[in-house]
Amino acid sequence: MGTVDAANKDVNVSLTDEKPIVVFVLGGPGSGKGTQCANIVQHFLYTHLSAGDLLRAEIKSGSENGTMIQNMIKEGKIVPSEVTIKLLQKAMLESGNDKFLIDGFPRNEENRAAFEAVTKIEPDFVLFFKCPEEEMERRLLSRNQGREDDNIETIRKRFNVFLESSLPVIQYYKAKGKVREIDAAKPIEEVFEAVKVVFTPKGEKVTA
Ligand SMILES: Nc1ncnc2c1ncn2[C@@H]1O[C@H](COP(=O)(O)OP(=O)(O)OP(=O)(O)O)[C@@H](O)[C@H]1O
Ligand SMILES: Nc1ccn([C@@H]2O[C@H](COP(=O)(O)O)[C@@H](O)[C@H]2O)c(=O)n1
Repeated sequence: MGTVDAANKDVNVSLTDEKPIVVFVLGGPGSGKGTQCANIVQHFLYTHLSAGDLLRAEIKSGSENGTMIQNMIKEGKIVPSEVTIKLLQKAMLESGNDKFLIDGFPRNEENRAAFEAVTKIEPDFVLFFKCPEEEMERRLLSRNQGREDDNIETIRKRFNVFLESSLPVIQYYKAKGKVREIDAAKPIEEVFEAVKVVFTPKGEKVTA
C-alpha cells in the first residue's frame, strides 16, 4: 500500500505511490451487500470493510463520537464523512491488504468527494445491488441481528436516505462507466454467480 504517516495520530494514509484496489459496494439497506461481500472475500481474497460495522464498533468502543454516531444510526442519517473516512483509513492500514471491498460507502455526495479528496483513491468499479424495496424490507425485518435500526420506522428513513442521497452517487459513477449492476432480488447463490462474473478477469473462466 502507499506511504503511511504512522506518526500522525489520526492515521492518515497518504497513497502517493502504489494505490490499493478499491471496490465500492452499494445498494439499498438489506439488498445483501454484507452477505455477498463475505462470499467475495472467500473467493477473491479482498478485505471487507463495512462502513456501518466500523461505525457500530466505534459506538461500542466508548469513543467520544459514540453517542453522536448512535443517534445518527437510530435516525438512519449519514454520519459526517470525516468520522467514517478516518475509520476506513485506519482499517485499511491495519489490514495489510491492498484489495478492499468498501461496503455501504460512499452513501452521499459528501462521502464520495471527501474520500476522493483525502485518499486520492478512485474505485476500480462500483458493485451495485439492485433490489425492490418490499424485498429489502422483508429481509431487514427478519434479519434478527439485534440492530437498533432494523425497525420499520428507521427502515423507512433509511430507504428515503438511499433514494435521496445514495442513488445520486451511483448515478455519478454510472456516468463514468464504473457501475456493475447486479439483480439482488434473486436467491443468494444466484446473486453470487453474477457477482463472480464481475470479479473474474476477462478471458478467464468463472470458477465454482
Ligand atoms: N439474495 C438474498 N435472498 C434472501 N435473503 C437474503 C439475500 N441476501 C441477503 N439476504 C438476507 O437479508 C438480510 C440482509 O442482508 P445483508 O445484511 O447482507 O444486507 P445489507 O445490504 O448488508 O444490509 P445493510 O445495508 O442494512 O447492512 C440478511 O438476513 C441476509 O441473510
Ligand atoms: N457511509 C456510511 C455508512 C453507514 N452509515 C450509518 O450506519 C447505518 C447503518 O449502515 P449499514 O451499511 O450497516 O446499513 C446507516 O443507516 C447510517 O446511519 C453512515 O452514516 N455512513
